[in-house]
Amino acid sequence: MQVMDGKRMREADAIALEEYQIPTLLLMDRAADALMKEVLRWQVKRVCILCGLGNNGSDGLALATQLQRFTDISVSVVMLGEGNQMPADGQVYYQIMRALNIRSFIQPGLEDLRLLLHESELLVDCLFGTGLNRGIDGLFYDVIESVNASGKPVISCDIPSGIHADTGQVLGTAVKAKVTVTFQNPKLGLYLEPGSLYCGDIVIADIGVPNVVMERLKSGFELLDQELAHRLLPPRARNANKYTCGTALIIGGSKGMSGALQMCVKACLYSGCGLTTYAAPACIMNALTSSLPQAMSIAVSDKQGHFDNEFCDELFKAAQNVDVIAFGCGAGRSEDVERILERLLLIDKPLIIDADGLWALSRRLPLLKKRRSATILTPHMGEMQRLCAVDKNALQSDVLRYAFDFVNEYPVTLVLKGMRTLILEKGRLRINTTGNEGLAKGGSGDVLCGMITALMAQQKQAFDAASLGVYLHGLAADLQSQHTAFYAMTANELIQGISDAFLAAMDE
Ligand SMILES: NC(=O)C1=CN([C@@H]2O[C@H](COP(=O)(O)OP(=O)(O)OC[C@H]3O[C@@H](n4cnc5c(N)ncnc54)[C@H](O)[C@@H]3O)[C@@H](O)[C@H]2O)[C@H](O)CC1
Ligand SMILES: [K+]
Repeated sequence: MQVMDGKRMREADAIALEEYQIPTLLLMDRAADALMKEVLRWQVKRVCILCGLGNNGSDGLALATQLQRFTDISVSVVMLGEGNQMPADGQVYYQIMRALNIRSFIQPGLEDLRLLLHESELLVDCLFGTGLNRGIDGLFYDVIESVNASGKPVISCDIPSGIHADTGQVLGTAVKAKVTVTFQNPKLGLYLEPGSLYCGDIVIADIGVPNVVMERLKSGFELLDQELAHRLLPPRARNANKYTCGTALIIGGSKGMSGALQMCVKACLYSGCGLTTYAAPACIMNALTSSLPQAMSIAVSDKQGHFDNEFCDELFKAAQNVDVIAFGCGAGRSEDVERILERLLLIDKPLIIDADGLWALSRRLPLLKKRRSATILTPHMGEMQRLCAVDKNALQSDVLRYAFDFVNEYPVTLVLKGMRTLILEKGRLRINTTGNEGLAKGGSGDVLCGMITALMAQQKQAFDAASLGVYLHGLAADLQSQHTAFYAMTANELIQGISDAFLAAMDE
């Protein structure tokens, strides 16, 4: 499923009209159908629809007429301007609405508005959609604040009003919805923070723009859902052996951080890698070997509990002979870690860099340009800040631009971890749909790194391995959360959930 930006959606509308003779009015009718379906789910008797002055508001008027014609729900409409200020299609519904005697309020005072919201059971937000292009103020601001203050459930039409369709930013204020019914294709802003926190559940409704039109408008942005994840599963031949399933070397750990490496290796073992070897400072080997009997190990003489670059020959020899290398989990921050990363970057093998490896990388970024094999980076927002050398606010306000700038400059696959993890390569973006707040714990990232390492060892295509790893990791958390409280979820539960996640993804 393609994810779209506002500009492409407007183009879709225009092409449907000009080349396929599909009037916008028909699309609006379908949009209203989809909204009505969602309204009916709530089994309420009194609905208030708040309409702005563009096509989003017109969708709202269309919904009002449909609810009046097909249901016994009592409908009230709040308009933020006169009917003749609406676009031509909206005026058609406005006239129908008048003829049907639907209760409507044009620019009501705030007290009247609050009373109306108070007596309604469900609100439908049709104030702004993809056309929002500047900060919200004046009456619109007050109306949105009143909607949020009412405490009533809200269904947002296309996108919560106030959220920018391309960046997910709040432009002044925004409606907090329980559900967003988004038309034809989901919009980027629904998945980027903070928009993702405003939209509630996302329902995607086909409103009849021909598929050929959407395909022509290729955004390069894709929703990482069950259908896609299923296609990305690496084939596992009946006569597979441990070598055909790939070999991995995972390098990390340090005194006090053996757990990070252990979680990473375990997740790799549970995710299908044929042969997994780990390399760690010798002082933590005892802690690891008993809990990781299925993996092979290389002990590196350590310097006060950390890697000593002088004694890494065996590690680098092993690195030359595996399909994939992962570096960073629990490795700590030291000059030796930087040196080891430098040497790993020169090896012509796929390399996954996580955690402290990313810290070291942020001091050696130009070396990425010399890479000849795939490189996958798995930063969270803090690590991304360091990689891009920007502050938190700048990154958060335009995360996609920074992420694309990064993959345009460096030949990497970027896994930007967050509520909706983003996977990027030059010109391509996938947005993950799985995962939950149970993942907000130390160790989750190590598990993800191990899963991606295993999948990379098996299918050898970085963008797909990273995508599938992210999807399964979130799905493991979702499945575990059916019987484990978010509070109680740890990397252990997550690893226990990996098998179920694979089974669910294997389901056709
Ligand atoms: N694209 C499609 O296939 C279809 C989309 N539909 C719906 O139409 C909206 C987009 O409608 P549009 O008229 O372009 O814009 P809006 O309704 O979002 O905004 C209206 C209008 O408001 C002005 N404006 C922008 N920002 C502000 C602000 N901060 N304060 C005041 N006014 C503002 C601006 O000039 C806009 O033009 C889409 O989301 C769908 O819901 C159709 O239903 C069918 C097909
Ligand atoms: K809206």
